[in-house]
Amino acid sequence: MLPFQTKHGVQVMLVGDSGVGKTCLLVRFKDGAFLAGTFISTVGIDFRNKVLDVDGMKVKLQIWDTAGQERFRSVTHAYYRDAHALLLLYDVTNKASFDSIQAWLTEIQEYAQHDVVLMLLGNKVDSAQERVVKREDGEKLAKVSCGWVGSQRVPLGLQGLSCPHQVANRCLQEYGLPFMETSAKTGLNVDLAFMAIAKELKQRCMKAPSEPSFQLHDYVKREGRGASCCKP
Ligand SMILES: Nc1nc2c(ncn2[C@@H]2O[C@H](COP(=O)(O)OP(=O)(O)OP(=O)(O)O)[C@@H](O)[C@H]2O)c(=O)[nH]1
Repeated sequence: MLPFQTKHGVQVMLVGDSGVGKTCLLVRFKDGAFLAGTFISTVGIDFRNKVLDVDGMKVKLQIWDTAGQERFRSVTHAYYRDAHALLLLYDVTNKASFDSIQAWLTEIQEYAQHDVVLMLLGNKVDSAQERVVKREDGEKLAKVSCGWVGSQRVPLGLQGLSCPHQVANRCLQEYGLPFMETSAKTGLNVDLAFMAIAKELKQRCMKAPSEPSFQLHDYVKREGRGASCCKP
């Protein structure tokens, strides 16, 4: 059954190290608010629903907010299989969270569906003073992380990575993962990230042959705003 036709709708999972802002991104998207103040780590997994209007069609997103802490990893592994899309986050003010992306990709490759829609997000770009991961570094990482292609599982990584010749998803091969910088604090690119996923899944499931195809990379590039926009 197509994800749009199930009662759960499209299942989107937020993953990344503890503290990168997964819960805040979800709250920003769901309620348009920012959870400032004390950081309360997610325990296990939590979820919220939101209905999006995607080109005139109502699409229900069920968004799973996973715990970034290592001790909950076995809980989150169980959810990968049912996810239609994954938003993989790092924190631009935390180099370790950026360095962990490689390990997250390996995990995704092991547990998620081969055709899952995957997007890389560098969050907290409002914290310009504290930034330690440049936008170009995020772009570069996204570009080389092209291992998630079609039905073939190939090594993901910065070194020695090669994309297979036959790939179902040429976009990934040519451009790597779709990438954006976000801020749960200001809302920068947050709605866009979820809308991009919904559009991509809608096109995969129900595009008529006569319709022009939706290009996720182009959409994200065209619609995404820079970090200098919309200061808090
Ligand atoms: N400046 C800034 N702070 C943020 C942003 N997003 C989250 N934070 C802060 O970062 C801390 C962690 O945010 P969470 O959303 O709880 O992080 P998480 O990834 O869900 O963490 P776990 O539940 O442990 O996996 C909180 O103190 C937030 O206020 C952001 O975009 N900008």
